[in-house]
Amino acid sequence: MGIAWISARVYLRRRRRTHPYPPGPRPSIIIGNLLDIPRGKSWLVYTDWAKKYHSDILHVSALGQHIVILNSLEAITELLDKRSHIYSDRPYWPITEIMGWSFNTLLMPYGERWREHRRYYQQFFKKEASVKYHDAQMHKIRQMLRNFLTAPDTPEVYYRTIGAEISMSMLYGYELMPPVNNDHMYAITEEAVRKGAESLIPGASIVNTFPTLRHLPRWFPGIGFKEALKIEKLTEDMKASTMKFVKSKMANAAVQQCSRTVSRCRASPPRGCGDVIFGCAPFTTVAAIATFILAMMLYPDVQKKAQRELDKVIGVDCLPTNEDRCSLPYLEAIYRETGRWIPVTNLAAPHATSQDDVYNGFFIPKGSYIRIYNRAVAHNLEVYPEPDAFKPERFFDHNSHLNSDEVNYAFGFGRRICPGRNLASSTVWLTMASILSAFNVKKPSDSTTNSQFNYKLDKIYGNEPVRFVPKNNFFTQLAEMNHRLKPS
Ligand code: HEM
Repeated sequence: MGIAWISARVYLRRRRRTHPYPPGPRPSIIIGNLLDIPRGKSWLVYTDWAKKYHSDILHVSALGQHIVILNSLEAITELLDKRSHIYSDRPYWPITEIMGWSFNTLLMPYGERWREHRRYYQQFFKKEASVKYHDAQMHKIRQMLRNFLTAPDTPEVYYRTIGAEISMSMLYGYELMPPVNNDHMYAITEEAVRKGAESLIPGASIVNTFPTLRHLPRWFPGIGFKEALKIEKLTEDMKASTMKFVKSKMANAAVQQCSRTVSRCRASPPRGCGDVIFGCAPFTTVAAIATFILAMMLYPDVQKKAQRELDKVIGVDCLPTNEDRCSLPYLEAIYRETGRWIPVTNLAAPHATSQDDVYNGFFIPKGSYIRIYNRAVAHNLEVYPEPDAFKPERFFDHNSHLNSDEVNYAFGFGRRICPGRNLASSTVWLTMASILSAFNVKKPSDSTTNSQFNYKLDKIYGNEPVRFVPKNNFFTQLAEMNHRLKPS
């Protein structure tokens, strides 16, 4: 056994000697590519590098840390899917521990604790299990439509929180009521997630580049400890307030009987899973919905075509349910195109290698950070001609049937693929279908919105002005008859 291990190490070292690193900018002697590594909007720099080095796999290194950037679906699926036993770790970011985010599945190293979390998600969010949440989704989405009627010029106030409303009602039976500015649980969670995500942007935290700095006392200036400790406090508050709410619900026997959610909490999910879901689900889901709304404003013909399909298949005086999904191929194509046009994550969460590897003759050392450039996949000219245009038609074959490209890459890869993808898919799809059934999505007359927003997800994240005009009287009348909108 020992001899086999030593032989394997010697073989890999030899391979290293005979295999170069993937191409990339030439490193300087001591600091490597430290100054080349982009701080913000890194995907734009990676696009330039891919063109310059004619390669779908790139390499840079800084202070001994290797970073490999994957730009094609072929390279990504070969490494992350087929060799997932090597490519499923996460980079070690000390700031995670300082912020108190070690409980977060997304940032966890590949190992037993992570597996325990994944088993929990698999049990509750696999395809068949996700169907159980359809009623809760529908209820919240229809409530959102009704709210649009009261604020047709500021619908973003309501759709920005739909992901959070669904997650909180599903997880804790907590009824988050928009507008949510005064909701303590929501406010601290949003702040903790936003600030924490900013600290994880490459280059934002010096302690991630120089991990030994984590041993300095927390008062030491210039390291970012002060901000990290603020996030830790917010995170603790977030966990404490959700826990307080769950305990108060459990203490209420009447609620225990009727709430499926509380009984789920009593089944003791691994520590922190609820908080992880609340951190991961709302913001990604709303980013996808915001992209859809932007597309509907910019492409009114696409919107009209989808509405004609809805009217024909489910009728003009009906609201859709998830059961209608397979009868609405054009809407399905819009759903796919939304994920492709502006992927929620231009760069999916980085993976890390747990052993040395060789791909296409290039050496990839153990411990490398693997950056997955989703946008390069989604905007590959050979697969998606005119990639900046929103064209659902690209998902149909010559026989006008939907093709096999379901844009699954929007949810990541391999063993770390998003465990909430079924839930996210049905929430986003039903939101799209419901909005188009009841409203015309319009640009406000003074709007300057244009497709340049493609590259500014932060701008479209629920901030782009939009107007929702009721399509016909049916929905307005139905909303007045409140009870008929409740799930049966
Ligand atoms: C449109 C909505 C969503 C998008 C686009 C999205 C996308 C992603 C992506 C790209 C990853 C990283 C995958 C990788 O490393 O290869 C991820 C991870 C994750 N997502 Fe989602 N997600 C969405 C919604 C959700 C929802 C609704 C939940 C919870 C129910 C969720 C829970 C998670 C968790 C826990 C991880 C960490 C997985 C791990 O590291 O093993 N996400 N998601």
